[in-house]
Amino acid sequence: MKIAKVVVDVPASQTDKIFDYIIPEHLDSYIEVGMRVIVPFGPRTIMGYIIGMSDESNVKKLKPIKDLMDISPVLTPELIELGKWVADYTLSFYISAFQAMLPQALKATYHKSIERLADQFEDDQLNKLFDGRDEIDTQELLDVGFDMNRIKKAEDLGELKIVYHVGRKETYKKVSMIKRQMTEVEIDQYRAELSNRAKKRKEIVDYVAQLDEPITFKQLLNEMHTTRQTVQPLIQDGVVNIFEQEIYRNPNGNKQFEKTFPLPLADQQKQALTPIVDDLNRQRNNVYVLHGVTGSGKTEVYLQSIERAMQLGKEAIVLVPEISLTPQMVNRFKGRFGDEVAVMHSALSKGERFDEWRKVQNQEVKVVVGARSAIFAPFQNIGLIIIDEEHESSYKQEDHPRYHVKDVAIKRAETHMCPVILGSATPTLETYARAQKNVYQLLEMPDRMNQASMPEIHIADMREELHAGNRSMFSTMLVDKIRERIDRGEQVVLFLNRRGYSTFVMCRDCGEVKTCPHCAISLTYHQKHHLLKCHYCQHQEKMPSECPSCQSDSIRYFGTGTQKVEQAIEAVIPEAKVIRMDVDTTRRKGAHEKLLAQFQNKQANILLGTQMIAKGLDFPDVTLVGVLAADSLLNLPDFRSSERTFQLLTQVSGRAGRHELKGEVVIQTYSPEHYSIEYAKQYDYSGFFKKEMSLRKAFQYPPYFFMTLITVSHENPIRAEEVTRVITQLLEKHLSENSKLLGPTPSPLEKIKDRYRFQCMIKYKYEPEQKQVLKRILSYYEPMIQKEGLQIQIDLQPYQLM
Ligand SMILES: Nc1ncnc2c1ncn2[C@@H]1O[C@H](COP(=O)(O)OP(=O)(O)OP(=O)(O)O)[C@@H](O)[C@H]1O
Ligand SMILES: [Zn+2]
Ligand SMILES: [Zn+2]
Repeated sequence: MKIAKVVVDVPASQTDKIFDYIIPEHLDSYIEVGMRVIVPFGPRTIMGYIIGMSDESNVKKLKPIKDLMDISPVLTPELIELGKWVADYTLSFYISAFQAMLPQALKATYHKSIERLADQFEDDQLNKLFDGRDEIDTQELLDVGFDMNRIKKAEDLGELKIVYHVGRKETYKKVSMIKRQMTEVEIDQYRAELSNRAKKRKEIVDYVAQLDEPITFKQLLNEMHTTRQTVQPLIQDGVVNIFEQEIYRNPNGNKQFEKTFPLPLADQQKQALTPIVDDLNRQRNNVYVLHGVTGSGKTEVYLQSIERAMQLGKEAIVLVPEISLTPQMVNRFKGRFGDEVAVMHSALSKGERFDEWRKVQNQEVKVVVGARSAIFAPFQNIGLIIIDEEHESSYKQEDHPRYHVKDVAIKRAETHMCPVILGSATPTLETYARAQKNVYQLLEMPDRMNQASMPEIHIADMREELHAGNRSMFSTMLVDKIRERIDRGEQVVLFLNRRGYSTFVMCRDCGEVKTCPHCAISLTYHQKHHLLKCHYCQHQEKMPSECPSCQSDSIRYFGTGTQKVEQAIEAVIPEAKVIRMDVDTTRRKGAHEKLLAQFQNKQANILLGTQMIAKGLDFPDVTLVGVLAADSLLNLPDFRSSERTFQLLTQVSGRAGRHELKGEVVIQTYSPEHYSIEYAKQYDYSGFFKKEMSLRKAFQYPPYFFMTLITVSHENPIRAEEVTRVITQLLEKHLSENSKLLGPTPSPLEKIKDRYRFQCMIKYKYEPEQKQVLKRILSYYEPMIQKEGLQIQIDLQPYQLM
């Protein structure tokens, strides 16, 4: 008897194991490890992944697999092992790990229906509902509000049964193709028999007579300037044959990518490339930290390393943060490697993403450029993994499974014996510290390309501006410099940090800030409908005309959204033409690209935007970058806020003066003396690194200590706190004395969607038992998680401490 080992699609502690199923004979010759299957599970029918096979089982009463969902495996043997490893290292379920590795389109859908077993129901309403039919969808019952207990009763009487269905979401795009069917001789004959009046038809016959390859039906209609009806008789008469062919959806439309060729490398680029190529040639597995200032030519090093990997017949994965997966970035890879590149990011539709993934699965591409989840690309012969902007916090998945892409990359690189490149102008402290200890290999590129110097950074002290009577959001210096650029026909990038700096509403008389009644965070003012909205839940309310607490009418919105900045610029500098880039203006597909193209064509002098313009952009005429409020990041309740401020300021400044023209930067702040601003001003990465490391050491933060964050949430705040307290006590008992436990405390975001949140933090150096203890705690609480809506999140490498 052949047995399949299956992980089932039920994310819960009790089902987080491997189940045995019999492989029925009729499936035996098709079935392979890594395929999706449909299996019975209790009374239900669900999807599962085959992760192994065997000839025997310890379980007595096994059920057979019902059906296969794939004709070729969706998981490679390597990915199955990787999935198990991810589940273990993030404390998540197997099923969650596997699903995170595959495109959304491969998730199963479920629905139930009711099948009639008796001719007549005792319950007359059921007779009416079924109306002679043998099967109806349960949705129909729910729609009319039918009492499910009555179904249960009829089921007990044996009158009906509930049937479970597993459906699929993936769809394949097809096009109609036309192929010549007759031989040349037959066609000549056919043509001769056509009446002289059928002029158009003769023309089409002539056209198809010389077709050797199939073409799309659409192409035929276009080239012949004709219609379906005119071609129809030719199909009927068997001159041509029409058939459906599957094609990949093409997210790039008809866009042509201009071919680029390897540039002769600068010395610093050569020095970086040499050891990488050496590793490629010898199949050595090193982790490189490519620390290169903005504009130092890191991308060219990536491109030439990939080229070498491809020459060796290998594949490459390039990870880019979601927000910098700009058309510019995609162009650079498509331009060099053309159709060998698949692109995966969230701006693609589900179908497009599925198709890009299938190009990898079908071994039709050699390179993947993508956001976080592209690390799971099903390549089988990886030669190189690159993580660009490795410091980006979006590389950490903040949902089950909470993996960091760097860990997965390093794991896969060990399996494939290949190098990893972590590139950044501002590596994380964790990464750089490892490079200093020679765990990773450090490659430095301290100079910009094109002999460009780093732009000079000026600090505008906004407190002084206020004292001098300037109440606007722009310092005098920034306004003057913007005017200068406009006069000279140069361009400006203005950056507004979105997080912590949205439009909140405050009373000038009493200081009251309007907050969400469900989430305890400030509401955001939306000008268009004059509404206050919460960014965590669905809550919205009208903008009040007077303060709810002191009735004063000087209630105003504060802080700034990009929209408000845009209006303010236009008020101060009427001749400025502004392109605004934020979530609102880039929602539509292709909008992002269009706006950047407009800026590139100099249809505007100012590009104003949020995080999405902080990286990757390379425009020769940008000579001024303005940071409107450097403080907003500094004041978040997070030990990494200084590091993030330093990184962001460095990145944004890097957008100026990248080519011949010299650049300048103006940073506006209320705390100019803060070290992260001062070091950013000097471009002093190593100074910042030393200072920040000493603070991390003093306060026992990473990279000196590891951290685990446990967040408990419940509708009842007392319950949430109580559970957090018990967990803290359990941990205290089981962890070593050297570890530190902080908590229970309310989370910085105390309430989200009407759930109260408490947390407890572990700081430790060495704690080999930790995972086991946490697993036991989770399974102890499992019944309460299932029944009373308790939630426990464990993050073994937290990046969001809110
Ligand atoms: N060897 C070279 N010769 C000439 N120009 C080069 C060379 N390498 C890179 N460049 C050019 O220098 C500019 C900066 O390079 P690139 O964008 O790769 O830098 P980067 O380090 O990736 O920057 P950032 O971190 O800011 O994204 C680009 O316009 C690029 O085309
Ligand atoms: Zn008030
Ligand atoms: Zn809310």
